[in-house]
Amino acid sequence: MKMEEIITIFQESNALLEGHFLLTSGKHSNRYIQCAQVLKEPKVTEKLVSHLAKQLEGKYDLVVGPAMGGVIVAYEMGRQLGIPALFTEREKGEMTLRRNFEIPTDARVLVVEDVITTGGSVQEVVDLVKKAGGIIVDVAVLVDRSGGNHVLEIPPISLVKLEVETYSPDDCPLCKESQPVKPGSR
Ligand SMILES: O=P(O)(O)OC[C@H]1O[C@H](OP(=O)(O)OP(=O)(O)O)[C@H](O)[C@@H]1O
Ligand SMILES: O=C(O)c1cc(=O)[nH]c(=O)[nH]1
Repeated sequence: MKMEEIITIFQESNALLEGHFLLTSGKHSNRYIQCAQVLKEPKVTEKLVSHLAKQLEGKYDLVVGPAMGGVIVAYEMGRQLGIPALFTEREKGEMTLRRNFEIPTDARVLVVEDVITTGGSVQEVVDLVKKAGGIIVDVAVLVDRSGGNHVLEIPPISLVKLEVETYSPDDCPLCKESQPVKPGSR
């Protein structure tokens, strides 16, 4: 699957938004990748996740992704790899494992996500898994828009890397024209 084909899928799904956005990290940006628009099509999700899975060389006991964006990616990855798929959720802002989900001691874990900007959300999952006794083998994401400026302790494997501007709120040129909108849940 060529990079242009992947980008075309995102474009045709209307997942590549332009405007003035407030991101999870508190940063601002003129572009937002609304992965939900891609992931709403099961066949497209199957194809993209299969392409991501081809890049994975590790052996995993389970896959974990943060809600909301990581839930569908984790589920489809777990389905394709034949392993359980868990998701984490925030409780009062803190990433947690709920619903009696458990990570067995020394379980080899693949962490997945739809999109990363700072990688902060995924690192929270990594920390949670390690604290629970799991071993992080890989981190894999559909879209890496970090430009390499992420906080992740291991380099993420990605389907596509996008070069996107982000601004600190104090230094955002778009704020002169408009208020940012917040498409995500945080
Ligand atoms: O790399 P980061 O700087 O942490 O940003 C990326 C995070 O932001 C989005 O989720 P969001 O918090 O908007 O929640 P949602 O998936 O529930 O909409 C996305 O799914 C990642 O989790
Ligand atoms: O950083 C984010 O919050 C973010 C950026 C983006 O392009 N898409 C998304 O879902 N979240």
